[in-house]
Amino acid sequence: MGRIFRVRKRKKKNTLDHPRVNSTKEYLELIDWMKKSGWKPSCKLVSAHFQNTGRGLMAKKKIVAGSAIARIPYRLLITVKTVLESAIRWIFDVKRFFSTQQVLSTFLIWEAHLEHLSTWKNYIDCLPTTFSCPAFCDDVSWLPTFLLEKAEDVRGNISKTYSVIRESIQSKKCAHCSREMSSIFTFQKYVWAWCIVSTRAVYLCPKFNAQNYIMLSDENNLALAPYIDLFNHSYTADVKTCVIESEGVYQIETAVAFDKNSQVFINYGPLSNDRLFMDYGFIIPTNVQDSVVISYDVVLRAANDYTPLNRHINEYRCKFLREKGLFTNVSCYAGGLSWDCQALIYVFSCAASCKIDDIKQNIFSDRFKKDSWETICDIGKSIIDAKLVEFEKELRALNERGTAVEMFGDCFVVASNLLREYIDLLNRCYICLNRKND
Ligand SMILES: C[S@@+](CC[C@H](N)C(=O)[O-])C[C@H]1O[C@@H](n2cnc3c(N)ncnc32)[C@H](O)[C@@H]1O
Repeated sequence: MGRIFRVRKRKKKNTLDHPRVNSTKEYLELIDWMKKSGWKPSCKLVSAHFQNTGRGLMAKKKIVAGSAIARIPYRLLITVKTVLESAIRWIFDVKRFFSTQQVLSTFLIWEAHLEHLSTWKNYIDCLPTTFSCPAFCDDVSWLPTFLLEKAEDVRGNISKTYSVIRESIQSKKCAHCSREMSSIFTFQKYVWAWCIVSTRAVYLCPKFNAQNYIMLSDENNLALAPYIDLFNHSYTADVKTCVIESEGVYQIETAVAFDKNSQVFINYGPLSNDRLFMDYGFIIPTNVQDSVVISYDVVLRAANDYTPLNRHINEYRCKFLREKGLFTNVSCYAGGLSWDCQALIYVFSCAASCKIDDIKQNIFSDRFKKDSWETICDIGKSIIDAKLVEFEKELRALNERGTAVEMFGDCFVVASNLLREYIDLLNRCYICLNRKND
């Protein structure tokens, strides 16, 4: 291999692996504005573009465990209290309940419309304009069945809460620019603002958010936190957030160290990929929180196919278990079947002559007997097979949509990847069940 080739290869590798510092004009102005507002950086971070996660924050120096990675003055957080102190407080001056997300979203639209007159201009200029979560997608009908219902719920909630805001502003005009308020608070802008709050708001203990003016339908526990919302998520991150009342700051402390030039992550919580996709528009490969839900009916069908003689008794067992609300976590994950799923299969595979006390004893004993365990694994494998057929069909249907990426953007790409993740999970689960049969 020649020297030039090696240099070129190294250059290519560097551009692939290494983050690109991207301190845009907007980012630098945000930092400048925050400093003028009394913020002091607690460690040396810089905005950078990372290949897998997009824009995030990079450590300019090694960060040791126990360091504060961000401390934001309380007055730089956007909360319901901020909205109460703003010129659009009157929108919520009606005898109705509003959700915290609805209030913050409405405020964002208002401030974005004020442009250079907004206190929050430098923050708003750094916000994304598009999202890959289903909430931002006008048409979600193409989503795989298991995601469709959730996505439609989210879209429905956005429409419902928007119409409440529209009713409240009615035909009023803006005192600042004389435009019709309805042309400022458009549905499109509301969807944008809603996605900003979904993907970026942090949890703030309600006791630091006390207010008694706007009637809230949920807990007042959301805040938009400039700068803090530039941290990406990793489940290897271990952070502690707190409000230091005596200093008036919201602080994030890391329990793990970060190397110089590496991305500094926070942890959004133990979220499965379907939650990450719905709320944030991204997924994490081989997410340990992932599982595939299996319905009672699917388990019942597979067990009846395996032991057709049980058909009659299983109908009764199924009704009984459903009414009692037993076995609520019937699912599989990469390492096998959930305990509830194993127990449910076991109940359905027991001969009609088995006594209920014996069934109970076997379920709650340390482990199933060898022959019962083999039956559970066999039925489990046929369930996984059926799920694989279903998910592969969904993936083929997505792949057959030629122009979908242009139409539905990154949301489509992430949804397809999510489906591949689940297919991979099912395959790994199948291998585990096969091994247990050995
Ligand atoms: C609070 S913001 C983080 C900063 C954001 N990347 C930005 O440029 O403003 C959350 C959004 O960042 C992206 N994100 C966060 N963690 C990610 C990850 N591990 N992989 C991919 N995207 C991620 C998603 O688009 C998510 O909706």
